[in-house]
Amino acid sequence: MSKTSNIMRLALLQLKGSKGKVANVQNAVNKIEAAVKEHKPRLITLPVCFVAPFRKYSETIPDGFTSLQLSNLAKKHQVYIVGGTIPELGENDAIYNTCTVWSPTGDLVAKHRKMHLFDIDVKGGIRFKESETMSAGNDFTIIDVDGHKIGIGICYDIRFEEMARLYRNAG
Ligand SMILES: O=C(O)CCC(=O)C(=O)O
Repeated sequence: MSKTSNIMRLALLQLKGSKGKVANVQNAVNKIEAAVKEHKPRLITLPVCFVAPFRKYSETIPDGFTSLQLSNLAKKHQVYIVGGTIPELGENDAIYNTCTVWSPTGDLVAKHRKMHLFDIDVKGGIRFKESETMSAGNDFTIIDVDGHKIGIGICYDIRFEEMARLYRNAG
């Protein structure tokens, strides 16, 4: 691989959420369009839960509303999109916090379901149990973008050193 092709341009998008799922997805679409115009990235990433965090907004992958938007955009602009997370309606009515990855042909190249659900219960403080509403994924996910291998982790996943080590050892 030449030195030039070894360089990959990334756009890492942070988005302001609202209570409306369609508005959140449309905002992501607009920001992707703007990033493409301004920065010409090869790979664009979206934030965790950029769609919405709850079951009532869940959808199937790859044929749900958000998947179709991301697939179209990836194809239109010839980019890879690491699509933050979507509340995925999976098998047996289970909901997963899922990251989708779209190739420049608009195909779904990978799907990573968050493995380490975030549960916290601080006495007299915050209580949040993701595992009460979400199911955990059970697979590691590595994608190849123009010869660059990238391991996917979602939010709390990155706290687990073993996961990063496994990805690093895989190249
Ligand atoms: O790792 C953390 O500190 C927070 C993780 C988190 O908020 C999540 O996974 O939902």
